[in-house]
Amino acid sequence: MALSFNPRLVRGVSRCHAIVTAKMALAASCRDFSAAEKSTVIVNLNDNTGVATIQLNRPPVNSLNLQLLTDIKIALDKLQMKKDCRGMILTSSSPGIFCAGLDFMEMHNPQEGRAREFWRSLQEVWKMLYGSRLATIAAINGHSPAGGCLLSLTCDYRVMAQGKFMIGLNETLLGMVAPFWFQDTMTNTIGHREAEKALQLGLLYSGENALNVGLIDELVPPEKVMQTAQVQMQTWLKIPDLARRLTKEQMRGPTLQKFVQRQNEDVDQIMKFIMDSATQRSLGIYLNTLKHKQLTSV
Ligand SMILES: CCCCC/C=C\CCCC/C=C/C(=O)SCCNC(=O)CCNC(=O)[C@H](O)C(C)(C)COP(=O)(O)OP(=O)(O)OC[C@H]1O[C@@H](n2cnc3c(N)ncnc32)[C@H](O)[C@@H]1OP(=O)(O)O
Repeated sequence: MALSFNPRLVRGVSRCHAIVTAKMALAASCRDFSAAEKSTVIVNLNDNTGVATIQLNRPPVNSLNLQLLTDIKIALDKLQMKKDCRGMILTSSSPGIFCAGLDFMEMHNPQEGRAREFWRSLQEVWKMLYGSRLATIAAINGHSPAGGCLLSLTCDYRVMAQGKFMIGLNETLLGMVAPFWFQDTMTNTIGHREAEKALQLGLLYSGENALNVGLIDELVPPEKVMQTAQVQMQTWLKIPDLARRLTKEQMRGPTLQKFVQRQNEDVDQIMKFIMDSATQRSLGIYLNTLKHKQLTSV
């Protein structure tokens, strides 16, 4: 079957590239740590609290392309090198969408070299976030499917906005298999039985159901998401950093070690999968489903 190029997606992506990053007005005690003038993240560090905020800023849906992944990595690198930075809140500058997951344009009929670089960047961002010395909270202020859900799962705590928002690892609905480290991150959060169902069925949870299975920790009105995350951060920062950090290392260490051992093999497997024509056919079918808005949550 011949693949059709989806003009709707192409339009979305070129429009994204044209958008110049909006600069936030900075409070006196906050410093702007954004990676560059046209960065796809907005980063602030509050010197009084030691808490940084990283806002994903790639409208309309913060889909994770190579640039956004690179900007997240640069921002995290900078923050983690700052001794006075102790916590980080990850959120989106577009209320209603936390992150739509991996950018389909990086996966649909890609050049192999670019696809490898893209996948390695995703691996790197996951590894940095999952093993971060910082206390991390995801302020999920909108939809969070697939790679968006993964990003939030790397954090130590998740606050989500009430409303018709969905969160989950829906890869099987795309005819894809969530890589083992996506699966491990999910299993470590909601337990094996629930993860088995969630992953095989590609479940996208409503906020209420996500709360019930432990995928998120709090569900609050949209306007309270950031405030709730900041209050919760104070609880995490009351714990001596070293004790909290070493505990996190011990809890997450085995997952990270397994990942490091299999990281190269994972890239090769993904490349084999993504360069396969059957995968590209499934992806094409999914893109049409997306166009007709048939996604539903449980
Ligand atoms: C290259 C190597 C990688 C190989 C990997 C291969 C396989 C291994 C496993 C793969 C693991 C995959 C992980 C993923 O994250 S895949 C992405 C999964 N994401 C989704 O299924 C979400 C899709 N999006 C939506 O459901 C909705 O857009 C929404 C997030 C619920 C928001 O809905 P709404 O507010 O109604 O916005 P629109 O649907 O109208 O979207 C606005 C425009 O944005 C475009 N869009 C949406 N999502 C993406 C995306 N993920 N990538 C690129 N573009 C996206 C959408 O088409 C609209 O464009 P338009 O304005 O031009 O119409």
